[in-house]
Amino acid sequence: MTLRLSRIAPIRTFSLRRPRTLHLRSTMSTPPVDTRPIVLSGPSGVGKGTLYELLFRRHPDCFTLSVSHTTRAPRNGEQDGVNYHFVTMQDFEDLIAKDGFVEHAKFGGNRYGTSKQTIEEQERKGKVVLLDIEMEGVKQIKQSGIDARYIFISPPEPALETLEQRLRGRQTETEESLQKRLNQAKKELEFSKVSGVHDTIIVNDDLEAAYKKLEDFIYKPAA
Ligand SMILES: Nc1ncnc2c1ncn2[C@@H]1O[C@H](COP(=O)(O)OP(=O)(O)OP(=O)(O)O)[C@@H](O)[C@H]1O
Repeated sequence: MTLRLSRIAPIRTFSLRRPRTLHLRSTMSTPPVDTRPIVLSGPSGVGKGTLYELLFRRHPDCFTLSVSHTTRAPRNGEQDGVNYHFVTMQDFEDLIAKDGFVEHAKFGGNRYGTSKQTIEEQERKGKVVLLDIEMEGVKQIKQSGIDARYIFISPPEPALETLEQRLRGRQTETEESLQKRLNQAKKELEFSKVSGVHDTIIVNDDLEAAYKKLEDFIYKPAA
């Protein structure tokens, strides 16, 4: 998604996530009452992926992660339609011209974006779409007029030290990509202070406590 650092650093792909050894509660696979797309943002290393993977496992078939479009070539093991929708530059630009993206950006000569069609298709399948996205994407989605719910995941203090520790612990980054992520994290944390952007801010300190807050927010009755 827009300038998402995981797009920038070739080191890490979704498949590189460590297997999580978390205790799983058994819960009913009940969809939330409020089915608007969920925009999840927060600095790299804060635990967004950890939290939504838990959500997806505890509520199977209710949610789906939005698949971005990209003009970059697939990496080993990446599948079209699963990791990304791999398209040509021409196709991507045609889609921009048709106002087909809720957000898009260029990085390192490649384009990335989330198409309106992807969101609509998943919604038609009865799934609540979750977008894991960085702040420029959040701004664009807000402007796109899409009715979504915005959740920011924040680290406990000391924020940058916590992120650094988690990113180092994840063992997915080079020193260079780690520093890029920490620099971007400062901007993300500043952006989280802008009032009226996010519907809720959840501090991911104790994982289970943060998960509970996320689940409670997503499953609260529609206003
Ligand atoms: N509450 C927590 N306490 C301690 N460690 C955590 C917690 N939540 C997640 N982690 C760990 O922090 C690391 C980063 O988590 P994760 O990969 O989910 O972050 P992310 O926000 O999705 O990062 P990115 O934006 O770079 O994809 C992982 O190693 C994860 O296991």
